[in-house]
Amino acid sequence: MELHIAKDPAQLSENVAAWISNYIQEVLQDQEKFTFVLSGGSTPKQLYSLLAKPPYAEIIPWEKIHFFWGDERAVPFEDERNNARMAFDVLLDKVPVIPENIHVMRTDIGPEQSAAEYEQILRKYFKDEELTFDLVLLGMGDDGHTLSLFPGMPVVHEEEAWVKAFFLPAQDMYRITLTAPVVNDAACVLFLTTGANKALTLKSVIEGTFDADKFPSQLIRPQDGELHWFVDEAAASAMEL
Ligand SMILES: O=C(O)[C@H](O)[C@@H](O)[C@H](O)[C@H](O)COP(=O)(O)O
Repeated sequence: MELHIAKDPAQLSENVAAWISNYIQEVLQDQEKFTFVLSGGSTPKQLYSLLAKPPYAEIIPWEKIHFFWGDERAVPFEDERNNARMAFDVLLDKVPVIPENIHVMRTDIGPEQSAAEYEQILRKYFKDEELTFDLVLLGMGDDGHTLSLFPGMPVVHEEEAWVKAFFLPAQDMYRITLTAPVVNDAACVLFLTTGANKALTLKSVIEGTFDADKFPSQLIRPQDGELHWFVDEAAASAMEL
């Protein structure tokens, strides 16, 4: 695991944009397409808007990138809580991506059906490959969740399915999420976390005892891939560095 600490959220977004842009270009020297899993939540918004502007808008070969999502809130695309909607507004509508390469988790059908359909898309896409995604971007909630793997929910222990839908009582909402095993088969996973409100949880996730029910983010440990935590000083403030 590699920890990268930036002064503040703005600096962090700058660092991550540069890092991602280099990584994409490096990977595309050896392969024709790149698979990028976007995360929801509010933290990546600044990063997405940087990627949509020069120099990144021009140097990233957008037409070679396939976009996926780590999780989705089962609300209509028009709803501002929809994770895909945010990514379209800030990034995907602004750069020359190929529409067929954007794979949203559908919310115009039932959540279970959407999860099953997404799993099919992924299994077909990765059928002969050892690793799955080239890059998975993740966030961490104050409670230690990542993706829609919330503390105490059975989905945390899912080992077979790559995609699951379930009802989240705390938010009175269905969620659709990738599961830990498919993310742990990725070539590179990058967490983006900011703010003092996440400092204690971050310390527990990184330095604490393993307890996936309490801190589902601890489940993310790529088997053969890289794991990077990009955090700001406030989020890192409780760790013993
Ligand atoms: O749909 C979601 O809620 C997410 O994808 C979720 O896992 C998110 O990444 C974290 O909750 C962090 O969210 P913030 O960046 O808003 O703190």
